[in-house]
Parts: sequence; C-alpha cells; structure tokens
Amino acid sequence: MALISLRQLLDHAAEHGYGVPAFNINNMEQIQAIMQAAEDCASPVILQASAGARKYAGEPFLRHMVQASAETWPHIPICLHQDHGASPAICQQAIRSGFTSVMMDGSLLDDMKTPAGYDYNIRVTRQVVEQAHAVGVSVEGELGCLGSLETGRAGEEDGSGAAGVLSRDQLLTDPEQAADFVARTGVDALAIAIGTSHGAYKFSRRPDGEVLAIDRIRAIHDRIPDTHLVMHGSSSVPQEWLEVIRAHGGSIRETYGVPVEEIREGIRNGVRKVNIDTDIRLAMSGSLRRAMMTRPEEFDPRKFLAEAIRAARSLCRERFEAFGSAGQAGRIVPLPLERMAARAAALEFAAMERRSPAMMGSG
Ligand SMILES: O=C(CO)COP(=O)(O)O
Ligand SMILES: O=C[C@H](O)COP(=O)(O)O
Ligand SMILES: [Zn+2]
Ligand SMILES: [Zn+2]
Repeated sequence: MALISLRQLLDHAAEHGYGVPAFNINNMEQIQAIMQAAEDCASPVILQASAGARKYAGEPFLRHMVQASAETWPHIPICLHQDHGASPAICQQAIRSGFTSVMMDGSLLDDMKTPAGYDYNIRVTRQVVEQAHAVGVSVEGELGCLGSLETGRAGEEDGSGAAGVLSRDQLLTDPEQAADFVARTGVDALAIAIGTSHGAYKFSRRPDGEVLAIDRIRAIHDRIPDTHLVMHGSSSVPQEWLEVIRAHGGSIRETYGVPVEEIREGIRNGVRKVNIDTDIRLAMSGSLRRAMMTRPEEFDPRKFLAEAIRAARSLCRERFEAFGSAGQAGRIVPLPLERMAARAAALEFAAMERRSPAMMGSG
C-alpha cells in the first residue's frame, strides 16, 4: 500500500471517533513490533521519526525500512511522520525523503530548547504549510510548551523540550490563541500543551486534574471542533515494566505516566494522534534486561531482540485497541498525495474567500 497522509488518516479518525497512536521508530525491531501489532488488530499506523532517529539510523535506513513495511504489510495504511521538526529546512528534508507528514515545532526556537514567541511560531509554521501542502504532505503545528505542571520543567532526559522553568501560562495552550493559530497557519493537526512532558519522569504521583489538564482539551476542542488535536508525551509508563527493569539491575525512581483512561477521555474530545515513544523504550529495555539475566548462556542477540519485539508488540496492540483504531485499516482507501494537494488548495481558497470575499472575486 502507498503511504498515506496524516490529514487523510485523522479525517477518518475524526469521522469515526477514534484516536491513532503515533509510535516513534529508530530501528528495525521497533518497526516490526509496531507493524506486527497493527497487523494483529487491523489498525492503520503512524510511524514517526525524530531528528534523533535520523541521527541514530540514518535517513536512508529509516526510509527503506518503512518502504519494507509497506511491502510486507500491503493492507495496513501507514503514515510516515516527522516528529518535532526544528525548522522549515528540516521539514523540507523530510518531505524530500518521502515523509507524508511533518511536524513544525515552532513552540521552541530551532535549538529545541528556547521557548519561541507567537509571531515566530506563526511565521515558520505557515512557511512549512505552504511548502508541504503544495505536494500533499500534512503539517502538525504546536502551540504551548510541553512540560510538567508540578515542576514547570520539560522531561529532563529528553532531546526536544524547553530548558528552565516555565510558567503555567506557557504550559497550557490557550483556546482563543489556538483558534487564531489554526486560522492563520492552516495546519492539519495541532499539538497542545496540557501538562504532559516527554520521557519517563512525567508525574511524581498518579496524575489528577491539577497536573494533567484534560479539561483544557475539552475547552480547546469546543473552540476549534474541526481541528485534529495531538497529545505529546503520552506514554503511560506502565508500572509493570518499571518493576521488571528494577528487578533486573535497572534503576528507575518512582514515576507515573498518562493513564490510558485519560487519553481515551482526550479522544472523546478531539484528540486524534497520541505520541508514544517512552513506553516502547521501557518495554524493550525491560524485556532485554530480563532475557539477558535469565539466560546467561545465550549469546545470539536475536534471542534477546525477539523478546523485545514481543514485548513492544503487545504494548502497541493494547494501545491500538484502547484508542479505537483497531479494525479500521480495511476501511481506508489511500488517496494519492496529489489528491491531498488539490484538497488543501481548495480548502485554502474557501478559507480565504470567507475572510475576504471581494479579493477572491466572489464578493
Ligand atoms: O511525544 C512524544 C514524541 O513526540 C513521545 O512522548 P513519550 O515520551 O511520553 O513517549
Ligand atoms: O520528542 C521526543 C521523542 O520521544 C523522540 O525522542 P528522541 O529525540 O530521543 O529521538
Ligand atoms: Zn514542542
Ligand atoms: Zn513530542
């Protein structure tokens, strides 16, 4: 099957009321685990690659592994998405490389550390929308900075996240500003800040509404009901995997993630894309630790890696089921990116006409 755009996939998800997990990919084992799980439950998938993934695997390897997935699982719709693009140039490189969707993260400057001003965010995001839509590629923007409402800090071990302490205002996306941002940039999906952060250390206790602002999703969705919302930092940090890691020589202090039930509440309120990286990391490293410690005589790495694939596959399957994307693969007929480009142009024209009918020759 051809790769599909994020816009096509999320339009389908919105129409049928489900959410799609977006899993980060870095190597063959992660890709196979995600794809096998998608096959198990007939779900469409979003495979997303960060700048760190490109550095680790190299762009040609990522591209060919995703092509290999499309060949191996021809009936599973796959969206290949660039995670946290730091600049229009990086998004442009991803488009050239065959990505069907890019994230322009203009909430931070291109060092991916310094919170950016609103005008900067609008300018770089708009620029990427113009470039990407011309070739039918979708764009995710971000408004508000990811970080903890407990500490004001972004996840500490992460490569993309604000440095220093942020105010509550910076950490929560404002619904009114979100409406203005979407209208002025034309993004297909919007990442919002609601108290989640990247990495394993999100919450020091099981999160409640004080530190995980699900009600903010509701307020944003009420204001822009037609915009697909994206939740970043949405790993649930399974306590079982923390136990396995601790029992086999690892050391991870007490920490909590985003409960799956809260994500489901988000999906009931317009969240269509749910970013998950850490959970796969935890499941894979926990299962690798266990396999290596319980089989000291084994030295074929495939035996250990097969355990890691099994663990990640089962985690992905749970998320496909919980978010409602399971069973949807067969209901999506991929549209060529040319068609998506034409659609984007038509939508843009209609929006401009609404704003200034006279200028568009229909006033
Ligand atoms: O948001 C993410 C990638 O963009 C991943 O979040 P986690 O660290 O919670 O898995
Ligand atoms: O943005 C966060 C993702 O978890 C990607 O992480 P990474 O930059 O270490 O690849
Ligand atoms: Zn960001
Ligand atoms: Zn993210």
